[in-house]
Amino acid sequence: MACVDLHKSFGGAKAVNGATFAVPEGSVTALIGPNGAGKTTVVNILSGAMASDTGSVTIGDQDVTRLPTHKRADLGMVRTFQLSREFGGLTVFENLMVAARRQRGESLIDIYFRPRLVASQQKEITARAAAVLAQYGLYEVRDEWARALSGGQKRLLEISRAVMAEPKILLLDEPMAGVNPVLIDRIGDHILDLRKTGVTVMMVEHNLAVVEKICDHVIVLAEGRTLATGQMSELRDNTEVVRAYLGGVLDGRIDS
Ligand SMILES: Nc1ncnc2c1ncn2[C@@H]1O[C@H](COP(=O)(O)OP(=O)(O)OP(=O)(O)O)[C@@H](O)[C@H]1O
Repeated sequence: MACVDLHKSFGGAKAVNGATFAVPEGSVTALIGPNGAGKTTVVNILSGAMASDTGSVTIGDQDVTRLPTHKRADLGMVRTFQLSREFGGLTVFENLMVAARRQRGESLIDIYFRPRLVASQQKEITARAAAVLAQYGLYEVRDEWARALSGGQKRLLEISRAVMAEPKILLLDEPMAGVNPVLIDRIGDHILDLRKTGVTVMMVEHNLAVVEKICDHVIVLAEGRTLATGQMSELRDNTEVVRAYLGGVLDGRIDS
């Protein structure tokens, strides 16, 4: 996945001002930068939730700049949000069931003319949902209302839902936000497991210790522009990056 020269203004304010970068296939890539650098806006543009004013987005060889979110999802691009967006009025299990893609049961024609196919697909999705919940430590709470989960469990649910959609490219907006250190490690392990299965992960992340530990590649955004890209260890030696962002808090959490 890559983007070239993205621009996006809100009124007179330039939220994104020429962002250009590539996310290496099969990598875990971090998108970092100070508050207001344009990270979430870039993720919105990459996922198709927001149109850029100018610039382009590609997945592999395909220009997806004008494709809506669901078409990008068909190409395997799935995202999560800075604030978890579970369906509070559904159970944990139901949340996973509705997150599965291309369900035949959604088509009336299939329900009437291919009932056995629909039933077998439902069985397959149910089994997969159970497996994903077990993997993410949520199986025990599968019948709870999603709204009743703890903040950390909601984060895990959000990622589980994304996994149900079988992503090839997963965009995570601050997956560790508001999460305790034990869970941060667990979520980090899940992300590395996803990479092992070939998923490309791009995550907005403020916690540089996490970035250093699990990300192969880092993109630094400042004032809507790509300031630098590389490994975290290289960026620590980049004076421009240090001045703009890392400052005196190289080992700590940069927060709002
Ligand atoms: N819908 C919007 N309407 C107006 N201004 C917006 C909108 N979305 C973002 N902005 C502005 O665009 C700039 C970039 O915001 P964005 O949320 O993309 O930054 P960010 O790097 O994700 O910040 P943070 O780290 O605080 O989440 C900010 O100045 C923000 O106030």
